[in-house]
This record gives sequence, C-alpha cells and structure tokens, in this order.
Amino acid sequence: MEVNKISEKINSSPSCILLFSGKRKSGKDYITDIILERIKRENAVMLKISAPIKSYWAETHDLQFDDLMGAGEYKEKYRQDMIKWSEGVRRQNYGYFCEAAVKMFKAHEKPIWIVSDIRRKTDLKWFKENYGSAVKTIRVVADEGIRKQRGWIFTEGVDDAETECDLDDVLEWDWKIINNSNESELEKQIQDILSAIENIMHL
Ligand SMILES: Nc1ncnc2c1ncn2[C@@H]1O[C@H](COP(=O)(O)OP(=O)(O)OP(=O)(O)O)[C@@H](O)[C@H]1O
Ligand SMILES: C[C@@](O)(CCOP(=O)(O)O)CC(=O)O
Repeated sequence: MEVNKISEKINSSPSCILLFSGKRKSGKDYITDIILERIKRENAVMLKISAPIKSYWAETHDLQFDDLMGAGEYKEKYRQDMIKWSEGVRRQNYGYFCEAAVKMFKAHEKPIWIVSDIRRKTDLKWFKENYGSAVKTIRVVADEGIRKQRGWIFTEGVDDAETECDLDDVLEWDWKIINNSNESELEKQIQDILSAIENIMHL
C-alpha cells in the first residue's frame, strides 16, 4: 500500500462533524447509530476510521469485512494485528485512515458527518486541521462493570495501548455521554446533541 498516495485536495466543507471516542464497549456504535437514525438520511453520513483498515485486512487475509465491522467476537481475534499494521501506516502519515474513511464513505456528499471511532490525538488533529470549527468532539463513557456485561474483556496490548489510551488525558470535549444503560438519561444526552446540530444547520 502506498501510504502517501491519498493526496487529492479535499474540497468539501461539512457543516458539522461529530467525532465520537470512548473505550471498547462504551457504546460508540450504539449511540452513533441512534443519532444517525434521528438525523434525516439525506443530511448525514456515518464514517468509521476502522473501515479502511478492516477492508484492507479482509482483502489481504481472506476475512469477512462485515464481521470485522460488527459488534461480535469475530474482530477481536484480529484486533492486535490490525492495530500493529495500522500504526505502521500512521507513523508515515497520521491522517491516512481519516482521509481514507472520508473517501470510502463519500462523506463530502453530506453536510453532517458522524465519526464513530476516534482513538488518537492525531485523529482529532487531522479533522481540526482540515475542517476547523465544524468539528465537535464527544466522549462516550461507561462503567467498567457495564462494559464487561457488554462483552469487554481486558486484553493486554490492546486496552493498555495507544489505540485505547491515547485520548485518556484529553479533558476538553464538547459533550461527554454517560452510557450506563439508563435509557432516559441517554435519551436526554442524545437530545442535547441533536438540538445543537439543529442550531448549527439553521445558522
Ligand atoms: N445504552 C445501551 N443499551 C443497550 N445496549 C447497549 C447500550 N450501549 C451499548 N449497548 C450494547 O453493547 C454492545 C457494545 O456496544 P458498541 O458496539 O456500541 O460499543 P463500542 O464502543 O462501539 O465497542 P467497540 O469499540 O468494541 O467497537 C453492543 O452489543 C451494543 O448493542
Ligand atoms: C484496528 C482498529 O481500527 C480496530 C477497531 O475496531 P472497532 O472500532 O473497535 O470495531 C483499532 C485501531 O485503529 O487501533
């Protein structure tokens, strides 16, 4: 793979980019799916930075892309290897997978972007460098016990590595969502974000 090949100028100017991060099984996919569902389809697109990684990994290792993208156990077997490989690519170009995801999901066709899996300070940096004040950041938090109930098992080399810990010391988020399976609390937090998007879109 030629890491520096994705270098076309990005011309799009999205109105709002929601960058979601959070530990494994905090509920990033669950919450971003709900938000996408509530925004009119023609206005929003979901981006996953892991998608170009998983797509490459599926192709080169004869694996099921859809299963790698799912919430099940399948992807866990390959997680460490995908991390190792993708970190090598990022060392040459930290924005490589961010840019690849923007292209893969044809994000420039929609004004609202939902990115469900921000993991590194360089991910935040890349989006802010390219899209400035359109970027809003959201940290999803859930208690360890709840994450365990959702299937999380502490894995050395993953949960203590950059991919899960690089954003731990970032304290400034536009929103922090507590997702401990209290439906009405979650609903209120989602509503706050939807109202903010509505305001941005009507400016
Ligand atoms: N508030 C919730 N109520 C019910 N189920 C939930 C809730 N939040 C998450 N879940 C469930 O917990 C599991 C893990 O959630 P999800 O896949 O969204 O986490 P994640 O942060 O995206 O994890 P990963 O980083 O491993 O991809 C899923 O089966 C999801 O449906
Ligand atoms: C390889 C990797 O993208 C896997 C992410 O999988 P998921 O978003 O947890 O489903 C993690 C990483 O980018 O370090």
